[in-house]
Amino acid sequence: MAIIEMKNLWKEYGDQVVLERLNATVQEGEFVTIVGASGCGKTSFLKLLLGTEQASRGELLLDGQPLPGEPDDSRGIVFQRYSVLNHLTALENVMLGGELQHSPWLGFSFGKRRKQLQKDALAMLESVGLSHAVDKYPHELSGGMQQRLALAQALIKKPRILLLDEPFGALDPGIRADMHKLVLSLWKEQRLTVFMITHDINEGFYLGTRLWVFDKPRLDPQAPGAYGARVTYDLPVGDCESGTLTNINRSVGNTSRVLHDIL
Ligand SMILES: Nc1ncnc2c1ncn2[C@@H]1O[C@H](COP(=O)(O)OP(=O)(O)OP(=O)(O)O)[C@@H](O)[C@H]1O
Repeated sequence: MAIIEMKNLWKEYGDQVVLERLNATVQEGEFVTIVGASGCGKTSFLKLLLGTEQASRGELLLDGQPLPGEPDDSRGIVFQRYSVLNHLTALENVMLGGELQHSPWLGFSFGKRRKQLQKDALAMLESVGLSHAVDKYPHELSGGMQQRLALAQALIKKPRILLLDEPFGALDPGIRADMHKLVLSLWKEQRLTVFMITHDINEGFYLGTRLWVFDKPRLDPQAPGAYGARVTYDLPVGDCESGTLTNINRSVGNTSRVLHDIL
């Protein structure tokens, strides 16, 4: 069965249409990369999947049922920045989700439960390559290490769906390549379904099993909020014609220019 299904999905903020008529089915284990002009609604889409925003119209289904209207353990998210808490060490950041679950008021657990949380968090930190930095605070970590930590924090609850909002956008190319390897190995090992936004279409082609282009097929420069973005390309990656990349770049570039001039 499909893990995610969208049926005529719309997202509007007031009278601004951000997303319109999204229809797609995603199977468990797919790695969907998402590209599109800045401001065309990619983060809004991830927020719908996370449950922090609700669709204005249409249906968004998880395992055939309406997706829960608030975040839960089935979905984890990593943002480009600020996913981790600065006043906690790496270990404490990864343990926090479990601590809050068992002790929402104190955010601190004791005895056996704490030992187990600690053990799980240490294993997770090891799997993202941060065993040597468990007692460090985020400001003591490099950008790449902070994103490794954010991944550990998102994955500790064993989500089935991992949402990545330009997680490597601020990293140097060499570090990015390391992060690509890490994400691909976590995706395979943990059998995740991944939705990842990137501004780098090459990254989208390289990492994904499927690439979505969010774009506005109808675009009125006088009223940019009148029409929303749709999935204009839905490509099984590695299986597209050579001119496709050029067409995508041209179309997304055009939308970017119009949105940039107006917003
Ligand atoms: N909570 C909100 N209330 C009102 N408008 C919003 C809200 N969140 C986003 N928007 C608007 O929706 C549009 C799409 O924003 P969104 O962040 O989803 O785009 P994006 O494609 O992720 O952009 P970027 O690539 O720059 O991150 C923008 O015009 C934005 O101002």
